[in-house]
Amino acid sequence: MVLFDRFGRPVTNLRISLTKDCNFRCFFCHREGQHFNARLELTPAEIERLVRIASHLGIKKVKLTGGEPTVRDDILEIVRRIKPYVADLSMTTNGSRLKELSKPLAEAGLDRVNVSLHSLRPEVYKRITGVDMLDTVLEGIDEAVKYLSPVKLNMTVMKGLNDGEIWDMIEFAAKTGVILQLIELEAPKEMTQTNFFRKYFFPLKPVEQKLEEMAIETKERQMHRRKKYFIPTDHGIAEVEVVRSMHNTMFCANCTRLRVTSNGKFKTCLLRKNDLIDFATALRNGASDEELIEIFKKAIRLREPYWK
Ligand SMILES: Nc1nc2c(ncn2[C@@H]2O[C@H](COP(=O)(O)OP(=O)(O)OP(=O)(O)O)[C@@H](O)[C@H]2O)c(=O)[nH]1
Ligand code: SF4
Ligand code: SF4
Repeated sequence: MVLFDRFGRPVTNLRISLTKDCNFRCFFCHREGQHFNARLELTPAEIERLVRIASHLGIKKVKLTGGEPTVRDDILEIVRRIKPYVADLSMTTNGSRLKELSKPLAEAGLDRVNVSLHSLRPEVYKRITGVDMLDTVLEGIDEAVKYLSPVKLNMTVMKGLNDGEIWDMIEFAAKTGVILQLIELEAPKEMTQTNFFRKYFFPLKPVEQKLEEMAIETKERQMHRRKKYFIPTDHGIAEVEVVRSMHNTMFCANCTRLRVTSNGKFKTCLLRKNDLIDFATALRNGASDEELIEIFKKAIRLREPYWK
């Protein structure tokens, strides 16, 4: 059984934000679109129940996000509890704790990780993230490759900051054996005219055209119809995926994700505001599985492509 929204999009995966907290201060952070101050977080048992119910509704892919998911002390317990219901359990992390956590996370049941790495230059890395932790993160990536492959690196490309490092990062990806995701800066419609967005937005379309010419093979993912390019380098073949969501109707038409905020609400779209459906209150008031499924379905009915 798989549920479809009103636009014929199947909902096959869940992105669960475990916390709003993070030990980094990236200046462009979207915090998974969580625009609230509530501190209350879902407990491991509550997350397990949510994921169990989701699995009955055909959702077998779960991504753990934040803030930074590894700042939660109970991260291993969460992974251990939900893996039995999930075919593909992944996490998006800043990598700061992967050196010590890669092995235990894999043992607990995590299948793979995506690690944010926006620069290979310490001073640029610090300007972007607000922390001096490039070496720690690089060591974490080495550990992740051993235990949590395929590892993906997320590089958000920003004008005047790291747009000159794309090729270095492609070579690094080939050398390290990871997949590189080049991410175009994204923002809700009302923010695209701000000075901030204009200053840093670096369009990836020309980069994508160049990759297309260089690629020895190209694949298209079902998710968002994202293209993946296989690029020859001095260090072997690099796999490069381009995430270009702005004004991209194809991207939204193929969006199969439902989001969950750290305080227990469904969120139908990363870029929308006022699209939250609370389920934590019902969960804590003793709702039955059937009642929770109805809340799930209500959230899915509200889903709409953002760019259309
Ligand atoms: N607009 C939009 N952007 C997304 C969406 N999913 C991912 N992104 C962007 O892509 C970045 C990287 O996403 P990740 O959390 O690493 O996950 P992913 O690459 O989409 O997922 P997998 O390929 O399954 O690992 C995010 O920070 C967003 O900027 C989405 O559904 N909508
Ligand atoms: S590491 Fe991720 S969650 Fe933390 S501040 Fe940076 S972008 Fe935001
Ligand atoms: S509808 Fe579009 S903008 Fe919203 S979450 Fe899906 S892909 Fe992202």
